[in-house]
Amino acid sequence: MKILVTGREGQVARSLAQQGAGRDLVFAGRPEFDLADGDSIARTIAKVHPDLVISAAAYTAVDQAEDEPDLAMAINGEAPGLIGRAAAAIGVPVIHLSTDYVFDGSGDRPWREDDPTQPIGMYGKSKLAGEQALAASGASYAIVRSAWIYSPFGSNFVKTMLRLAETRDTLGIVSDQHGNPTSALDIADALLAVVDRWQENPRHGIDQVYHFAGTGATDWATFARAIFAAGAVHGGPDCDVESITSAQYPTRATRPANSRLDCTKFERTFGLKSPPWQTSLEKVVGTLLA
Ligand SMILES: NC(=O)C1=CN([C@@H]2O[C@H](COP(=O)(O)OP(=O)(O)OC[C@H]3O[C@@H](n4cnc5c(N)ncnc54)[C@H](OP(=O)(O)O)[C@@H]3O)[C@@H](O)[C@H]2O)C=CC1
Ligand SMILES: Cc1cn([C@H]2C[C@H](O)[C@@H](COP(=O)(O)OP(=O)(O)O[C@H]3O[C@@H](C)C(=O)[C@@H](O)[C@H]3O)O2)c(=O)[nH]c1=O
Repeated sequence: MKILVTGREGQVARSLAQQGAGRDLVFAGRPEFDLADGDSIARTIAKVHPDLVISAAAYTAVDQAEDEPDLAMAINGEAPGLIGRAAAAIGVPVIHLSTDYVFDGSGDRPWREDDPTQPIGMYGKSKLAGEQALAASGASYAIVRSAWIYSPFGSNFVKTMLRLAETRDTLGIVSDQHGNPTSALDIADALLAVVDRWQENPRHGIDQVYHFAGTGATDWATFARAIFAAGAVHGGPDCDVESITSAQYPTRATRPANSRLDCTKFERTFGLKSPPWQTSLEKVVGTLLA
């Protein structure tokens, strides 16, 4: 099965390259594949002619999206519809990544797939528009919402913490936003499980939204402390973490206070559950500090 993965340099795409070694994976990225250029989307999908598309490229700069709403909407909101149309034209399905930021952050129970979406920032709004565009495109699809992704690749919160700790003794980190840290390597395994299931039965769990994220919830400050604790074993930098409120750490975009995801539907459908977030974190920090 030939799989086209978009977002060649991104965390999820690079994790797919690692976890899917030996499979027929083709990676597309800028400049020749640009989500802001509809022609390049259609051209790439027609040329590669994959059996399945994994749509992992996105505009992921949450604060910057507030200042570039049109660009964020073109890349995250409109392009998934174009990917869907191009995939439908050759009769292949799309697995598309989306985010916990489609929810408004109210309440304290984990969000289920059919809970009402109400994004509070431009990034979340654009990602929700993309889910809707793909669903309306005519392609068969699975939309997999994940959260708080980190990995040895690209930029992410874990790498930011380890970098800042090189020069700082104390960091103030928000403790009033709750979610599920997720290793991109675990996401790659989950996406490949969907691929394998569809090879057996292409209609299994098709045209659905799923949640897949690290097992167990935490807040960013506790996550940061766990990063330094995991790093200490490998001689990583030490740093005190002071819990602060979101009001004490103003950002351009407001983040949801509760973005915990209920992942039972994915587990029930594809038989896979993410490891506890602490287990995956230890592995990634070990790789980063090796
Ligand atoms: N990071 C996170 O915490 C979370 C991410 N997600 C979703 O998961 C998916 C994968 O995220 P992740 O791997 O972390 O993303 P990254 O930010 O690591 O990578 C995004 C990739 O998208 C590419 N990209 C951005 N704009 C364009 C464009 N106009 N045309 C083509 N490619 C473009 C980037 O290319 P370039 O290298 O050229 O900049 C980059 O390779 C995304 O859909 C994201 O919304 C969901 C939940 C959490
Ligand atoms: C660097 C830093 C961040 N923070 C806060 C800001 C924010 O609320 C939280 C996490 O910071 P980040 O900038 O990594 O967060 P953010 O970019 O909002 O991460 C999000 O990215 C997108 C793509 C998603 O889809 C989400 O699931 C989520 O992972 O930590 C501090 O409190 N202190 C600090 O020193």
